[in-house]
Amino acid sequence: MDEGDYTPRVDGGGESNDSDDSDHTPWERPASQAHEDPERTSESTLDDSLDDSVDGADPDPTDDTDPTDPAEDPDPAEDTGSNPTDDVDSEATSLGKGGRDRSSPDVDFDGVVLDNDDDNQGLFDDLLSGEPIFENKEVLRPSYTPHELPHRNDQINRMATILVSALRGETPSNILIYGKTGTGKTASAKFVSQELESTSQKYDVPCEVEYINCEVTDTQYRVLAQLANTFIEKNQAVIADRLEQYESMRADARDDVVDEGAILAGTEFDTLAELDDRIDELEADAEEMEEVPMTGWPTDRVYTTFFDAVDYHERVVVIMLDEIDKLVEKSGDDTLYNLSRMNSELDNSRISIMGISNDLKFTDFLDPRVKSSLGEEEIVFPPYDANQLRDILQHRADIAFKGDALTDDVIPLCAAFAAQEHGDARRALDLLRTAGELAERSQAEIVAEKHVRQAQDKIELDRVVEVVRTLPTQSKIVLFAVILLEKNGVHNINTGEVFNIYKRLCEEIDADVLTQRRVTDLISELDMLGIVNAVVVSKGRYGRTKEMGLSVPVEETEAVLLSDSRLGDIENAQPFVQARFDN
Ligand SMILES: Nc1ncnc2c1ncn2[C@@H]1O[C@H](COP(=O)(O)OP(=O)(O)OP(=O)(O)O)[C@@H](O)[C@H]1O
Repeated sequence: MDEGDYTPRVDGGGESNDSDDSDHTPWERPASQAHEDPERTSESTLDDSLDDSVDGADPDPTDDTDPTDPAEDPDPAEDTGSNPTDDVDSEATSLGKGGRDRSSPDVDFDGVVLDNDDDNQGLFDDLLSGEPIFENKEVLRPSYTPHELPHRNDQINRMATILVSALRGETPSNILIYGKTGTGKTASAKFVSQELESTSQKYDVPCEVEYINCEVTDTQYRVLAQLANTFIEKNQAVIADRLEQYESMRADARDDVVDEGAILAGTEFDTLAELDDRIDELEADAEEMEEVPMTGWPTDRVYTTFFDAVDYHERVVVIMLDEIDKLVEKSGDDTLYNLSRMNSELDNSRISIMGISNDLKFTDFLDPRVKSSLGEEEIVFPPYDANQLRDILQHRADIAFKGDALTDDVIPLCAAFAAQEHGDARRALDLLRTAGELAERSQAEIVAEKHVRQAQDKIELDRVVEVVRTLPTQSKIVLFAVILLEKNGVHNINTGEVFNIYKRLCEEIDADVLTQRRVTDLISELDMLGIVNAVVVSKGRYGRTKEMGLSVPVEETEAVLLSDSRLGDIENAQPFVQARFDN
């Protein structure tokens, strides 16, 4: 590769020295995060218990639907005799409480009856016996790419108009896509890419789209390595194809199947010697293409490998950088600088960048040259309004649910809740899916308004749990102090009271004690996160103070805090609260 005067910006010789990359491979979780797992476990346990408290339905069918108890059999279908599980139920009931044959040799040591004819007790039968509500739940999951994207025609057409140059072998302008979360940016961009690639195959034009999620692949090394390896793999496939074709021509010539002229007619070769040279060349290329390891190389070497791989043959490449703001935030704009300047050096190929971001301000941090090159075309995705969300939900619900599984007000209510947020289609779809799941769990036959409201509460609670779980320890201690006061019936809690309890909690768990001013700042942050509600009140000549109350459910929040290993050490917090006015 002749790179001329152009030198890529590569963080002073390579990210192999970057502690982030040298400590662990990019695909490994860094050691600092490894301890998260126990937390995750405790979170999911908590989450499960919260699920139960929210939906009010006991997910354990053995509790209230004991298949061994004839009096409690909840299956309404059994009375009509239409239930295919009748036999199972009646067998189980014949061995019901008191009627169970304990002398049977099939009784195992835990008292679980292993029946000769039927090897289960119907734990799942009751759950399965209800009519399913979902036809295809996957359609409501974020991983599903819809074939239709209502209310995004304008944006999709704009993208297509810009990218069509790729099909003419020209370089499309770079595109920046902005919009709040859940406004269909990724879904629309992926839809357009799929169309672009399939049209390019149809017309046999070399055009490829590479998708990178910069939330996961967030350093220059990783982005370039991932791209390099993808192109190396594709090049190897092209080489293998060509070699197969040339080897077979060579074999024909060797076996005298056809004469040399006939074999070479219509090819780029005039003689068999040229064909042999080409075969040698391809074999050498294949040999030479070395995959980039996920860590350890200097970044300029990774860059050169990527450059050579993409320029190996003629093609137009669109590099889609989703969550591009995360890449800039984590590792600056070097990657974008290098990518946006590559075209002037490439001989055979052309690249174009499509950046997607929900942070409208991230370009403020870009080098002006990168900013102007990247933002050649800008497409904005506005939030959806309630009517648009209703259409989107209706399209999906038609495929996701059984006919008549939703009452008429379900979709409008989900749309209205999500529109209140910020027109987030992901939230609307989550709400609809969760409402369906809650209805299914409570063995309802249809999804009704109450399930949507329960789903809204559940999602909101999950959000609170997540926010509280990821708070820094000091904020958790401050929040715990507020909870303790609230649990002890203190209303209009003031900063001084919180600070006193906070100090005692810190001493108990051996944590640094911050100043009252810092604690007041932390309270303001909790206020901004919507966890506490603090108002400044004037106390006349005694000055002003902040009075606050919790804006989140006490029990659940306390449980999340106590699942933190440090706060979990606080055995009995009661005495601190008793002594709150001591200082
Ligand atoms: N117009 C639409 N029609 C159907 N589904 C849609 C539409 N817009 C968004 N969705 C769905 O909403 C969910 C979120 O969309 P998407 O991931 O594209 O949002 P985004 O704008 O990229 O959000 P983020 O910035 O958080 O990544 C996806 O499941 C997507 O399929």
